[in-house]
Amino acid sequence: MQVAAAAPYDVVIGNNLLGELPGLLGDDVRRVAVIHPRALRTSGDAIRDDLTAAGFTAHAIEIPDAEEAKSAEVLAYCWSVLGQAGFTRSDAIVSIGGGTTTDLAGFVAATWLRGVRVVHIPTTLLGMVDAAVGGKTGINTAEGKNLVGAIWEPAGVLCDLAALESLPRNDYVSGLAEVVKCGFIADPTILDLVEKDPAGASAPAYEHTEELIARAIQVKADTVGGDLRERTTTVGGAIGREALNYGHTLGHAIERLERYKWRHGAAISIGMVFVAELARAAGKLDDATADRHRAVLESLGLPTSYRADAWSHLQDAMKLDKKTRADRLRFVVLDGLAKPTILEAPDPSLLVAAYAEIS
Ligand SMILES: NC(=O)c1ccc[n+]([C@@H]2O[C@H](COP(=O)([O-])OP(=O)(O)OC[C@H]3O[C@@H](n4cnc5c(N)ncnc54)[C@H](O)[C@@H]3O)[C@@H](O)[C@H]2O)c1
Ligand SMILES: O=C(O)C(=O)C[C@@H](O)[C@H](O)[C@H](O)COP(=O)(O)O
Ligand SMILES: [Zn+2]
Repeated sequence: MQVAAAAPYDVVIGNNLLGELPGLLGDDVRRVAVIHPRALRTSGDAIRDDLTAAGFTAHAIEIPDAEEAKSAEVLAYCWSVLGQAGFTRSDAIVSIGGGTTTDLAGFVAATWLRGVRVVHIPTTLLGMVDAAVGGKTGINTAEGKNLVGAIWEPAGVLCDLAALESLPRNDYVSGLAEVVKCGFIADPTILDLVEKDPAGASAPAYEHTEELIARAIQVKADTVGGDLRERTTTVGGAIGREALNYGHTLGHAIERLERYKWRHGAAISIGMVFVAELARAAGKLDDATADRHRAVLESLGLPTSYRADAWSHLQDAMKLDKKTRADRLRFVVLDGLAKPTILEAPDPSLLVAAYAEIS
């Protein structure tokens, strides 16, 4: 499917897609850096060897697994490899890995020489349905999640479904949290497909996996296509890309408190139940849709509650959420199923009441 952008690009879903890579890199590219996490060393080396055989000068850059990759130190390490290998503006980055790899590699591409071409090959469910699409890139700091980054769109995204077979179950289920998010904010058929057989949906062999992936990518592509830079949300009016941040205000705060050791989808799962309770307490969301959050996420084995004693720390962390304006917290909530909106500066008593429901 195609993502509308200044330079529109394709997200390809299928099997054995690596043959598409040279075409996505373009005719000018001579050198390619293949950025991969430690766990995917074999895949990274194989892509490097294929590109070398196809006439490119290819380098493999190994980065740490998971959130450890999204740091200033790893970013600087990648810059130094590119500098030593003489990377110019006609050279390119290929990322192969999960969302942490595509976020880091995308930021390397955005910043090297102020921007070089990047192709993403996501290997996790979360990477395919969310992180590799839409151009958000970045790293974490001790103060918060994704606080430093850039919007830098890829030249193409290759989602090779075979990669999901080696993914640990907890990482697969973490990706399902973002799929379910797309169900609540835009495409309720996703929820029906998950609820039909939650145990089956928790593994890539599920009969509806490809449809779930395609539907979630469609939600992401449609949303970023209309508001790439997250600027169109108006108070009480239309909501653009910020809708994709559903559950992320509290979710990112939990990730920071857990020092980025938690899976993203697990934290976002709790964050979605929190905003469902907040919307219910604010009189916006009906009981059935609010209750559906906890039911569907728990049926997948995702967490839906967090420590009662953490509230003041979470409040502090949320102050640095990217949707916050001055001292006004802003939450994506639902006015109803698939009707996302922004709740501006909710009364503290509503926040406390919502947190009491999940703690
Ligand atoms: N840029 C965006 O729009 C966007 C969207 C959603 C999430 N994110 C970010 O994505 C990150 C989470 O991504 P994730 O859930 O993919 O986690 P991840 O990148 O940490 O991958 C999970 C683990 O699986 C390993 N792995 C990856 N592919 C594998 C495979 N095929 N087989 C076996 N192991 C494999 C990784 O090395 C890692 O240890 C978070 O940092 C989040 O903030 C970004
Ligand atoms: O693409 C978006 O926009 C999203 O908000 C998708 C989220 O799932 C993703 O986790 C994103 O990285 C969060 O962005 P941030 O701007 O809150 O850091
Ligand atoms: Zn997310």
